[in-house]
Amino acid sequence: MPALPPDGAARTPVDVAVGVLIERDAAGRDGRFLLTSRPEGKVYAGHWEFPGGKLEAGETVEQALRRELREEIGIEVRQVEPWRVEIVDYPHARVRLHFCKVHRWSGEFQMLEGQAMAWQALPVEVAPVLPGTLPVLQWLAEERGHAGPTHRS
Ligand SMILES: Nc1nc2c([nH]c(=O)n2[C@H]2C[C@H](O)[C@@H](COP(=O)(O)OP(=O)(O)OP(=O)(O)O)O2)c(=O)[nH]1
Repeated sequence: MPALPPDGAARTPVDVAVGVLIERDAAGRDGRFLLTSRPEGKVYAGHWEFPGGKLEAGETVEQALRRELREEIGIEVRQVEPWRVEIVDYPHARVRLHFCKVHRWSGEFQMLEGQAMAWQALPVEVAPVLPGTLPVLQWLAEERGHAGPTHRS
C-alpha cells in the first residue's frame, strides 16, 4: 500500500477570497489598510484578519469577494485587483487564500456580524493577528520599504 501523504497535503484546500482594502493618500500613494476581527463562534474568534470568506459553489474569487464584503461589512466593491495566492494549513482546514487588493468601494462600513474594524498602518497595532494574514503584512512591508516588525508578537 502506498504511504499516505503527510497530514495536510492529503486535504483538498478550501478556496477563500480575501480583500485587502487600501486607502489612498492625497498624493495617490497606498495608505492605511483595513483589518476586521473574526466574530464570536468562528474558529480564531477575536483574531484580526482581512475581510473575506469561502467561495460558494460556482462562484469566482471576485464574485465571492463582492458577496462576502457586502454580507460582512456592508460595502459594494467597485474594483478588484487579484494580487497573490497562498496556501495555509490549519488544524481545522487547509485553505487557499486568494488575496485581492481593493482601492475602490462604495457605501458605509457596517459590521454586520458584530466584528470590529481598524484601519491600520505598519506595524499593525491590533492583536492577535490571524496566522494567515502574516504573509500579507510582509508583502505590504516589502512594497512600502517598511523595515522592522510588521505586527506585535
Ligand atoms: N477572511 C479571511 N480568512 C482568512 C485570512 N487568513 C486566513 O488564514 N483565513 C482563513 C480563516 C478561515 O479558515 C478561512 C476563511 O473562512 P471563514 O470561516 O472566515 O469563511 P466564511 O466567512 O465563509 O465562514 P462560514 O460561512 O464558513 O462561517 O480562511 C484572512 O486574512 N481573511
